[in-house]
Amino acid sequence: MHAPDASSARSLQAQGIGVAFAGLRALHGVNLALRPGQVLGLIGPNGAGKTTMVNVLTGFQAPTQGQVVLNGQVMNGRGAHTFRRQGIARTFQAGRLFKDLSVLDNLAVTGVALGASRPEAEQQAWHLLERLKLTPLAPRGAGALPYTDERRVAIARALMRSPQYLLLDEPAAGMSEHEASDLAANVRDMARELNCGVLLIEHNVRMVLETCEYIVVLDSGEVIEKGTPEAIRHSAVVRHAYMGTTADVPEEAEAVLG
Ligand SMILES: Nc1ncnc2c1ncn2[C@@H]1O[C@H](COP(=O)(O)OP(=O)(O)OP(=O)(O)O)[C@@H](O)[C@H]1O
Repeated sequence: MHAPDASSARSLQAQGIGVAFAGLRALHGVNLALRPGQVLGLIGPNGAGKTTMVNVLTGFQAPTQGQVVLNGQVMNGRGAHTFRRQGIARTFQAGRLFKDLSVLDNLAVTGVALGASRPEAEQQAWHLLERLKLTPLAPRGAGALPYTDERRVAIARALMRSPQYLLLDEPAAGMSEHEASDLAANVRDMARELNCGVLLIEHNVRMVLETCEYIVVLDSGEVIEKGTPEAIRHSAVVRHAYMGTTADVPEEAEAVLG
């Protein structure tokens, strides 16, 4: 294991990450760095390795190679709970809310589990629900929420205790363009207000191009391109990766191609 370099101060870094599942190479030599306040996009065709990357960066998956470095500290060998306590939060493709609890309690118990007193946790829960325009949902049972509300509540819950880094795994899935663009605006605002680094994974490439200042593109477990939205929009490599996935040009490729 290498000592982290000086540039890893105040960032969440993947350094040479590889993951193999019984011979299947899900990730290979992936590097990326997320800084506080930055909104970084991670895109790629189905099976590219995006969720595996989020799992590695949040302690849910141990890398086979490479290291995760948080603000200069190597995180390998620590569990997901430690990552969360140290300020790395995430959402899942499925909301994974506590279905038997109200929306408010989903946030409050998370705050308490992370070390807040119950009154502190409730106060922050109300604040986040208000900030994300979710206050009317507070007393509702989380198990009965429509899918898109479940996603929004999952983001609010991930923001409890003000994480330094937030990793969003397809937060806009199932949302209309209008809802996705509303969510994108919220994500940008929260990143700025909380000085939180956000890694956004989305099949909705249009949303990523509009929301992120920098984008990393994975294909078959490797970084095939990185750059500004403008560079990604015009990348022949990205175009090829998306075009190659199906006979029809998928919606996300259309967005990339502009
Ligand atoms: N736990 C696992 N065991 C075995 N193979 C896995 C496991 N998790 C992921 N994979 C495989 O690793 C590769 C990358 O999967 P991953 O879910 O990270 O891709 P993705 O880019 O998030 O895909 P999608 O956009 O379809 O969600 C795929 O081939 C997948 O089948």
